Amino acid sequence: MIKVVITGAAGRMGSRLVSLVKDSAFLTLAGAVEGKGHHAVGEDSGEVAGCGRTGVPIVDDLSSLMERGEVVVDFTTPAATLGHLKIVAQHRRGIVVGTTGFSSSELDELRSVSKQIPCVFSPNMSVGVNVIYKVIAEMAKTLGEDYDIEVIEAHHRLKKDAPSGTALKMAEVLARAVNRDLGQVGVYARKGLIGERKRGEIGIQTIRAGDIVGDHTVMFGTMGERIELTHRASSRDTFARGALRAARWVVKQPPGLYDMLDVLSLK
Ligand SMILES: NC(=O)C1=CN([C@@H]2O[C@H](COP(=O)(O)OP(=O)(O)OC[C@H]3O[C@@H](n4cnc5c(N)ncnc54)[C@H](OP(=O)(O)O)[C@@H]3O)[C@@H](O)[C@H]2O)C=CC1
Ligand SMILES: O=C(O)C1=N[C@H](C(=O)O)C[C@H](O)C1
Repeated sequence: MIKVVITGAAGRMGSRLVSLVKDSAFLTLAGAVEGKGHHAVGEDSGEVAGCGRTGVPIVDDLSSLMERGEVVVDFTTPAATLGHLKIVAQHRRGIVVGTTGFSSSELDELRSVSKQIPCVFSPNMSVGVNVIYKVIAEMAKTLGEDYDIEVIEAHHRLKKDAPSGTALKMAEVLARAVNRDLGQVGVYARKGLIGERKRGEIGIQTIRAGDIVGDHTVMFGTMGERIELTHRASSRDTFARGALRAARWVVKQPPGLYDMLDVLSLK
């Protein structure tokens, strides 16, 4: 049994991870962590997750769990993730990071620390989205310059970062496929008398409403037709299962920064 520590254990993703690890035949829960002062610290992680007792209390100090944990699964915030990554690196363990919303300097830091240990970092752990990355790159190349590209994402009202990490990754994949620099061609908002759409733009649009788990559409539009490829997550378990698949995979890897395409052998 692989010993897993879950950070952000009382969160939306953390709760599902606790619950799925509790039922796993391959993984066992070695620890559960929340931030200092969080109301769930001291409580049983399974009770907090709503899946019944695990016997594993939520603590506020990841370091104290590092002797017993083999791999950390982290869905928290960019600042918390960077702190956790450094602790995991000091103890030479593996980590799976699902957190999104990093600034470019935070991403540089994540890349540099994560090279020291086996790390899977992916803004979307679902199989479906990772297959879409491959398909959209091929579609963009095949359709060519006359097809306008837009990425549209929709998420629940509690999501803090925008656009979603997945939409940004999709836009990067698309830009790379057609040899464009996303920094130059990405358009994140439109309002007012902005003129005609510029050739080569890649639009990234954000919707926030209610309890949407996570929808992503890539649209290729030209005169007379358009193609829309949509992924809709109907349960967070699709992300949690992917993250736990990554946890089982990453403990067998040498140090390095990996993503879900590596885990799924899609590269
Ligand atoms: N890669 C993927 O497949 C997916 C990625 N995500 C991403 O995962 C992240 C979390 O999402 P979600 O679960 O919905 O968010 P939540 O806010 O529900 O959960 C995050 C949890 O982390 C806790 N936290 C904050 N700081 C620390 C800390 N220092 N130590 C330990 N825990 C801490 C939060 O506590 P508090 O409540 O006090 O803030 C909260 O309980 C987001 O960035 C989201 O975009 C989400 C789904 C899928
Ligand atoms: O915050 C979320 O909920 C999600 N975030 C991820 C992202 O930003 O891409 C992935 C998923 O769609 C859910």
